[in-house]
Amino acid sequence: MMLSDPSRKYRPFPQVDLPNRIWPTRTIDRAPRWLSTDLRDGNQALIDPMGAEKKNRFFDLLLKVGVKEIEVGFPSSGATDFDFIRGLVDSGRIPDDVTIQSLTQSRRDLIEKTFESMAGAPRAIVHVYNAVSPAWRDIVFNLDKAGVKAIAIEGANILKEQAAKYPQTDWHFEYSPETFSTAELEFSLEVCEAVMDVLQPTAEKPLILNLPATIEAAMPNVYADQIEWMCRNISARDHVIISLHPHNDRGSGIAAAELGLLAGGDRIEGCLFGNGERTGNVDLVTLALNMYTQGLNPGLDFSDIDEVIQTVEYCNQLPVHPRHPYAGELVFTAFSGSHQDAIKKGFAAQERQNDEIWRVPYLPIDPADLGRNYEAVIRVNSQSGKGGVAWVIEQDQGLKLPKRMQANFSTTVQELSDSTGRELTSNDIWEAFEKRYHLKGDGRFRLIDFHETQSQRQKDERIFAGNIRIDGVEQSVSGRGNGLISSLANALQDALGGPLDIIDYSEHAIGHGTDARAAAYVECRVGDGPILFGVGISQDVATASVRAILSAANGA
Ligand SMILES: CC(=O)SCCNC(=O)CCNC(=O)[C@H](O)C(C)(C)COP(=O)(O)OP(=O)(O)OC[C@H]1O[C@@H](n2cnc3c(N)ncnc32)[C@H](O)[C@@H]1OP(=O)(O)O
Ligand SMILES: CC(C)C(=O)C(=O)O
Repeated sequence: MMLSDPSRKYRPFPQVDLPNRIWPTRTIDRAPRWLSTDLRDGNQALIDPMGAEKKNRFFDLLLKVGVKEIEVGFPSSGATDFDFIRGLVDSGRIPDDVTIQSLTQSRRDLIEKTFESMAGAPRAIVHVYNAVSPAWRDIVFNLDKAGVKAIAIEGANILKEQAAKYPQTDWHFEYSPETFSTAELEFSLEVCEAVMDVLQPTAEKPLILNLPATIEAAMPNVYADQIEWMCRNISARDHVIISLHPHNDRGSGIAAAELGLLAGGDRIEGCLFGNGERTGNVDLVTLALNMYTQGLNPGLDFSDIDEVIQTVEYCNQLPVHPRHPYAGELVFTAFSGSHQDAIKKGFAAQERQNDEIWRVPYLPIDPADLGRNYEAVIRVNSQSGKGGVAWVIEQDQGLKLPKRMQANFSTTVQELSDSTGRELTSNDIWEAFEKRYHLKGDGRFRLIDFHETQSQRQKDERIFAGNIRIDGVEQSVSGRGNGLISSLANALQDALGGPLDIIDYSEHAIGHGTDARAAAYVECRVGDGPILFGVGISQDVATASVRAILSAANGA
């Protein structure tokens, strides 16, 4: 049960004493080095860790996305990881510009196994870790600070020794003071310096110092302070690459990574869609696309986001949430009326503007950039409005309904969605449209044929003469007017029992070239009856106009 006084059990996280911090004044103006740890930190958190087939598929996906540093596993954990990594090396299928990395505890037998797994690769990173924070010192290792520091120093010495044993590989090293974000900064620094003393990194061959938020325990500004503090206090800043490894226990892994970059981080370790221990590692997809939407090329390519999702879901056997930033199935979809209206207007404005700058309301990124189409952007349910319904009709049928007709049809859709209580498909909407405006010849009036001629009697007078099925009986009707529309309106007067007043008429082409068709819309009323709307579609404009009037007349 939750405590009424949680301070009995939990302590607030201490702030970092960094009065003149500069990270809040910075912006992210370049992409970091990316390391995917999907095949290690992600994999170790799966219900069923990946086997060789899945690991290979994931590896190929990472190459396709453009990740250049890949933590391929924990080779001392067992044969699955070891054999997969050896297989990668032996098959020679690691591209020249890609470096593999493996993780190991700071223990001789495990480090030796790790070297064995990657020996022969042109270039490889061995990543050694040991936890440094008080709870781990006391509880896991039962060692004091000196004892924990000794684990790191010993590990670094073994790294040097093993690298010398396999000179054909260009070895690089990464050291993680695991649990960095919950440890005393001075102690993390002391341990990192001790590792640097052993490994003697240089600007040409730097040591990767990975500063993980192994468990996210504070707000992201605290992590940024910790990173800036380390960057300022490390003795040879240009001899180390500062790597960030945020987890997401408080749900602010992305923010921590971004603020950590402002604070001096050079490299990010994370997983696609944020898989990983507990609530996950930081999500590389979101981070990269956050940069992209600020106009910065992140260096990772998610042009086919659906393929990425498919592969990751298959390999991890975990779903990507439908509302996952940028990627989820629903993140580009608006159901609600005012959002749909704004998006529809936004797309229209986007077409009119003469630059590429993205300004569509409610959509932070162009779905097309991620290989998504616009069809699913607007979906219709009881929360939808006329703009959304009109969008669906326009996308599917090419009909650009006049505004008042949108409102007219929207009432039909509203009734339908209220009565069905579910999302309406574009098929549902089109069927309702055909029914409402009698497009299938099911009303009182149905056109058989017609012709329009110029009056001999009076200049500017047109004559409509046609055969129309009225109430099931074919009849010849004719009427005179100053154009096709008014002459037809007059021709129908008797059958309608009053004059047909045309309030508004418009038309447009559907499609281009020889396949183009015409759509005509009419708003009218019979006498002082209710407003009627009609629509007609045909290969030629005149027939479309006649059909539009009959469609409206059918509503009378
Ligand atoms: C934050 C992270 O994600 S760290 C990465 C975690 N990933 C994994 O653990 C996945 C792969 N791990 C494994 O397959 C196994 O744990 C192995 C092969 C690494 C080790 O297996 P085992 O030795 O059988 O077991 P186990 O992991 O429980 O070892 C615990 C021992 O290692 C010590 N240890 C733990 N971490 C470290 C470390 N980084 N450096 C040195 N010793 C360590 C513990 O103190 C403990 O010592 P004790 O037995 O004297 O108490
Ligand atoms: C081994 C380290 C980098 C780790 O995975 C963590 O701290 O989360």
